[in-house]
Amino acid sequence: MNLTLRKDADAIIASSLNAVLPDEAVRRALKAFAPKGGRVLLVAAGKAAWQMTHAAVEALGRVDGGVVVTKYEHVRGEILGVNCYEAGHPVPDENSFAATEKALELVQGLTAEDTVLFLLSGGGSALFEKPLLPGAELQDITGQLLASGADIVEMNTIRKRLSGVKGGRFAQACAPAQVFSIVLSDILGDPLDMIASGPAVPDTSTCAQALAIAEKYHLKLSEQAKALLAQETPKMLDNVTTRITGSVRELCAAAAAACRELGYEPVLLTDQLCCEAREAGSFLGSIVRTHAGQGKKLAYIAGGETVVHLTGRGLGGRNQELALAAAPALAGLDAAVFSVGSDGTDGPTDAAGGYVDGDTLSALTAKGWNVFDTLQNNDAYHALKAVDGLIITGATGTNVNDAAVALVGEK
Ligand SMILES: Nc1ncnc2c1ncn2[C@@H]1O[C@H](COP(=O)(O)OP(=O)(O)O)[C@@H](O)[C@H]1O
Ligand SMILES: O=C(O)[C@@H](CO)OP(=O)(O)O
Repeated sequence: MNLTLRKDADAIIASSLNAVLPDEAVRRALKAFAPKGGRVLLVAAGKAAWQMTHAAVEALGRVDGGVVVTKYEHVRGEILGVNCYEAGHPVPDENSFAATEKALELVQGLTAEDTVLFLLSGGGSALFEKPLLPGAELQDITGQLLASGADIVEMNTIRKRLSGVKGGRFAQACAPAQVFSIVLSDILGDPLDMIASGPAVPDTSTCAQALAIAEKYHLKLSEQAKALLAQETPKMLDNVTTRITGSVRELCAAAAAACRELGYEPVLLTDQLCCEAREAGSFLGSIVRTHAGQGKKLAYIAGGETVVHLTGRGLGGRNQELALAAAPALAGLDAAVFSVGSDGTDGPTDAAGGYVDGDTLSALTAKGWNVFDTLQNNDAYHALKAVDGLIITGATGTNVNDAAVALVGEK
C-alpha cells in the first residue's frame, strides 16, 4: 500500500466529514427561528437526527419536549428534554412505527401559539413512518421498491401515499401549530418534498405518477394499497417554514479544501455524479492515467450518488464498488482513488467506503482476487478487506451523499 497517499486520504476524509456535520448549519438556520411564545416541541427524523437535535438543543438552551428517531447505533447519548429512539433502515420496522407514534402524540392538541421544530435528514422515510396499511405489507412494498431499481424520487412518490406522516401529512398533524423545518439534503438537486419523503412539505407528485411507477416496476399491491395510491396528498400547507442546510456541494467543497491543505491542486469534476459506481471508478482511473507522473500533486473530486445494479451475491456498497473498479487503471502509479458515504455506512456493511492505490491490484492478485469477477459478484467488501482497502468511520452524524476523490502523487 502507498502509505503516504493512504494517510492523506484518511486526513481528507476526516476533515471533510467533520466540515459537513450539521451543527453549524443548524445553528445558522435557527437564527431565523422565531416561535410565537407558546410551547416549543422538537421532532427529528433521519440518520443525522441525533446530531441535529444535539446542536439545536444546545443553541436553544431547552425545548418543551422532543422525539428523535434515528437508525440503530446512531444515538450518541442523552439530550436534555428529548426522548431518543432507534429504528430500522432502509426497511421500516416496529420501532419506526412506535417512535413515530410518540412523535404524533407529542404534537397532538397544540395551539396556534405553539411551534414544532422539525429536523429532517435522509433515512427518514424508513425511520419516520405511520403506515396506512398493515406494517407487514408496507415492509413488503418497501422491499419490492428497493430491489426494483426505482430511483429515490420514484420510491418516495409511492411511499408518501402509504403513510400517515409523509408527503406533508406530518405538518397537517401539527396544525394549527407552526412547523419550523430544517432539512439536510441527501438527494441530488435538493428536492425538498422528496428528502425523507417530505413529511412537512407540500407534495409535488401526483396519483397518476404513483400509479405509473407501480405499473413500471410491476409492484405487487393489495386492493387497499392501490386505493391509497389513488388518494391525493396535501398540495398546500400554510403552517410550515423550511430551511435547507447542507448538501453534497458542501461535502465537495470541504474535500477540495482538505486536498489543498495537503498540497494537492483540487479540481471539482462534478457534484452531481449519478452513473453506475463501477463506471465512475473506471473513469476516475482513466483521469489519473492521463495526469500521473507529471511531478504535480493533483486531486479530482466527484460528489453525488452512484448506482449499483446487483447481479451477484457478494457484500459491498456503491463507494466500495467505485474504488475497486479504479484499481486496474492505477496499477503501478503514484495515485489513489477513494470514495465514502458521508453517513458512514456504504451499503449493508460496516464500512463507509473503499480506498485503492497503485499497489492494490498486485496485492489483490497475490491473494487470488480478480477485480472483474469480484465486481460481477458485487463482493467489493471482501476484496478490499483482504488488502486493507476498507474505510471505516462508524456513524458520522451527517448524511449528504457521497464523495469520490482521485489523488495523483508527485512521483
Ligand atoms: N453487495 C453490494 N455491492 C454493491 N452495492 C450494494 C451491495 N448491496 C447493496 N448495495 C447497494 O447499497 C445501496 C444502499 O446503500 P446505503 O448506503 O444504505 O444507501 P443510502 O445511504 O442511500 O441509504 C443499495 O441501493 C444497493 O444498490
Ligand atoms: O429517507 C429517504 O427517503 C432517503 C432520501 O432522503 O434517504 P436514504 O436513501 O438514506 O434512505
